[in-house]
Amino acid sequence: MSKYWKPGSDRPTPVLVDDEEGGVLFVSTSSSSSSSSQLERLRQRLPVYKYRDAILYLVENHATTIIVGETGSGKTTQIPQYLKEAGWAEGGRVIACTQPRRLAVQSVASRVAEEMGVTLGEEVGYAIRFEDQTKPGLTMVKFLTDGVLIREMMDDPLLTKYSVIMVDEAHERSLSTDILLGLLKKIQRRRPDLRLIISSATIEAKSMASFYHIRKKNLRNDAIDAVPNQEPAILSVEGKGYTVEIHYVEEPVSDYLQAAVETVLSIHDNEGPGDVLVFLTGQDDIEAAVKMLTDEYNHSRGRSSDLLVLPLYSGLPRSDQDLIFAPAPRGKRKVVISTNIAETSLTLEGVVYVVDSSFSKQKFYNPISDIESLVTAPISKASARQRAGRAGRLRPGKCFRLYTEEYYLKDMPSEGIPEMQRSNLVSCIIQMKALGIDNILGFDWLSSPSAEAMVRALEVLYSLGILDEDAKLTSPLGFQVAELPLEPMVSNMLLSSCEMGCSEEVVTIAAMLSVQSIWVSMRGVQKEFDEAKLRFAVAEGDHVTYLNVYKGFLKSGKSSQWCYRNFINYQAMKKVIDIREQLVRFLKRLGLTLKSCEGDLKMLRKAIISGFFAHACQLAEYSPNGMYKTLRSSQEVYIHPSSVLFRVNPKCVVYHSLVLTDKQYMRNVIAVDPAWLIEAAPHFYQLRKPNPALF
Ligand SMILES: Nc1ncnc2c1ncn2[C@@H]1O[C@H](COP(=O)(O)OP(=O)(O)OP(=O)(O)O)[C@@H](O)[C@H]1O
Repeated sequence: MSKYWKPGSDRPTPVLVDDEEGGVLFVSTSSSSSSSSQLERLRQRLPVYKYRDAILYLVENHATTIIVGETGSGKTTQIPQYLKEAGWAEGGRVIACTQPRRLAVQSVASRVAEEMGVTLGEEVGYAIRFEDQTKPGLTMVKFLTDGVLIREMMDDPLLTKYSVIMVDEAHERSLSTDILLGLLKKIQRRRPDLRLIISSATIEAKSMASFYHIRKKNLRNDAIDAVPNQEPAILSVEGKGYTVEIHYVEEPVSDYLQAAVETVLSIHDNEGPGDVLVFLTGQDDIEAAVKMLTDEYNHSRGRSSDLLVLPLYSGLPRSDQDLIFAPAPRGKRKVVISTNIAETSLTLEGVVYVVDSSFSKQKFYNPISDIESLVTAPISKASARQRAGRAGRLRPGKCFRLYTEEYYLKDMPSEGIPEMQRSNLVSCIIQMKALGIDNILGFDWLSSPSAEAMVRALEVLYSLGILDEDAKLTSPLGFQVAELPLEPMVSNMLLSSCEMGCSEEVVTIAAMLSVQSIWVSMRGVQKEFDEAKLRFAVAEGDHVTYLNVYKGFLKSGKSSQWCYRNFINYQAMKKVIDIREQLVRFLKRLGLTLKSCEGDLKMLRKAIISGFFAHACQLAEYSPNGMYKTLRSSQEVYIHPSSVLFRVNPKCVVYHSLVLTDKQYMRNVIAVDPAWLIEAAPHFYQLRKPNPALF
């Protein structure tokens, strides 16, 4: 270990949270065995506990309180409980705590329910897209993604049921966090009783405070009386959980995947007990690392497998994600290999070691080509600190950074670029328009999005018929699209299908497109997997193939065995059924009824085109390698190997999304007739210049 690794010069201060005897407090890692008095003692040992009264005082007296405290100091799990204990959830009011990621929402809610000794979904609940575990009238503390809170504003623009809203992990600056931060500032002007808490381990508190400073003259007259102090309060929670020793590589590594695997094995050989959490970038990397650790290394070292290696990424079925929370079997060391979904808010009880590759997959949008890609890019110091903070939560830990200390100190940017400035803004604009915000460029953004991305999004929305010539939501289509919890193009496809008489089928397709993948590709059985897929595959493409899978699943009586035999992800299919039911309810609420096209696949594909005409591509001439060009901007794209049309290469296709690995790949592809494109969107294919009235 010592040859490769160098301890960082910024080693953290010694342990600050000690037990009464002055030694480090080691706790049982099985929460199920934690008694309530034990949990209470643990709560009181967290650094944030000393600030309980100060936090409650500041929240009482200031409209906005910004709380900065080290990872693991207790912000997320404790502050909502302090607020509840102080009466902020009385009289039917609710305390909200937002998180950028679904996994964090669920796990933090379940921890807080356990600490409060209540059943999850009752006094403490959570809400993520397509899953609401709350009971109106009973839930007092609610964890939710920032996206879900924005959606709630459509029914209740002033979020009247909430007394305090805590925007946690604000440093992440996700698209939804930024929209929410701007909208909450607007709401505060009308609701002096609402309190905001902005929290993170790594935010620039001063600039956040100046953003939230509302001058009295900007408040509505009826809000001026009885206003709390409008100057945001800043509180710095001193102290951290346990020491995390930081180690850097001596020399830059050329292959971070290989280096990560070697580091895990080196930890396993040289370090004491404790699980390992490795941060890589995406599913491909992660699966490769899992394979290297499970097969090759164990084999070459002649070991029986004493490592339990688990992948973690957002597309993984929930039951597989849950495995990471279970303790490792006796005698085994658990190694979780994750994307950045485990970067913030999570506590994995056994984790003592973190390996940080320095990379993550990040969205980058090019408004000129209108292509949004997931690119492997270096992380920021804020992310690196969050990653290190996943160790040291229940005992001291170590973080092995696969980059040099010099790189960390001199070259790593302090913060990442806000997602707002590197995303396609279509969904963002629809949401803002639905909330009555017309002047989006003039909106009070924490960091403004680029004018080009805004113009491009307005143009797409206009072509989809969601915005009119005055850039207002059209009625009913625009308002209906905003109402549905789907990507706008999927919503458009679904709503058009209602008119075209094939909504029964398209609602299934929309549900299928809302889960990551319904296939389970297992290593070593590629041939069997391909054969299974062929049983459902049709020449029209993936969407129609999904319909066959769905029908087969229903016919089997929703059997898990059937899924297993057909390489289909049972959990994903259950999710599809659930999402489909919810979408049907949404359609009914909009007064729309389901109708089947009884096998008219031409009509079905036309309905898909009505949402996705902007994603049309043509097979390039003389292209032996299956290269397509997008009709819109002549970008080079290829059919993804997971598509049933891979190597079939129809002349003209429409895709659902693009993914960038070694090439730009289209996922979920359907073959179409080019004439249908002009028929569905003559305005789009003839549009040369954006409509000046839009801007
Ligand atoms: N599921 C859990 N099991 C066991 N202990 C937990 C769990 N969740 C939290 N804890 C304990 O509570 C501490 C505080 O966690 P909490 O998430 O509130 O901190 P935080 O300050 O919000 O950290 P972060 O900024 O990393 O989200 C953890 O360090 C850990 O000791």
